[in-house]
Amino acid sequence: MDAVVKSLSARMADATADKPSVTRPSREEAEAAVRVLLQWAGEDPDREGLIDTPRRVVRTYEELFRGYRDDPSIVLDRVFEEVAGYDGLVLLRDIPFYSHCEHHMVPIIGTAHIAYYPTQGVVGLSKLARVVDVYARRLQTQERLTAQITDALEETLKPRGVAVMIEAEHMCMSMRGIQKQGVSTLTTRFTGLFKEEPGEQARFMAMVRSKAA
Ligand SMILES: Nc1nc2c(ncn2[C@@H]2O[C@H](COP(=O)(O)OP(=O)(O)OP(=O)(O)O)[C@@H](O)[C@H]2O)c(=O)[nH]1
Ligand SMILES: [Zn+2]
Repeated sequence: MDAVVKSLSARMADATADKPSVTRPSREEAEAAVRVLLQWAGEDPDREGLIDTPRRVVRTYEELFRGYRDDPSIVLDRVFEEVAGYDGLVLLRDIPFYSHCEHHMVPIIGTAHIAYYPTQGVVGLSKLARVVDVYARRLQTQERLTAQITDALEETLKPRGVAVMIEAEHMCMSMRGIQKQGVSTLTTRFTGLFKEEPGEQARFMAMVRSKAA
């Protein structure tokens, strides 16, 4: 097991290289920035209801953007090999997520569907959902989110194929700007078997769509 764990970590080196390297301001500086934004919006940050808001907003940012602190290589490090040689499709459907668009910093609300064909063992099911959150809890475009989830699974698990589909509504299109509510954006990324064999893509799509599959 140790050998497998080590080689998985090594394979993740490239997948984590996408994390920007920045010097974080202090908590006090971040809270001061929230005060400025409150004033910019026309508020009095010293009134009773808002006095603790900068502190709350910074804590909320820690939660909403904790993906910058998380590492998918750690999430995916544990492989279960005793699965009686199971090498069929594993599909997690309808994984809900919240992200934020990098252009406007407002929510992207969606679901992810992930499938892979294992080679040497399987990962814990919850870990697939955790990988979605590692990347969703960063500023994103839907395309990059789709690619990063796919690449993390591909590089760590070296499966026979990965399929990722994301469906999401972008609040920057719903509550501001063009103001079109209920628009669903779909993105997909396929590797291995899913890329090479149209039948596998079709099967994935059918299983995502059919609750009875
Ligand atoms: N491709 C892609 N575009 C996105 C995503 N999230 C938001 N956008 C788009 O990013 C674009 C930013 O366009 P800009 O013209 O720079 O910004 P803007 O003036 O605020 O644009 P509007 O939203 O049209 O008001 C908009 O068209 C958004 O709809 C995403 O995940 N992927
Ligand atoms: Zn946006």
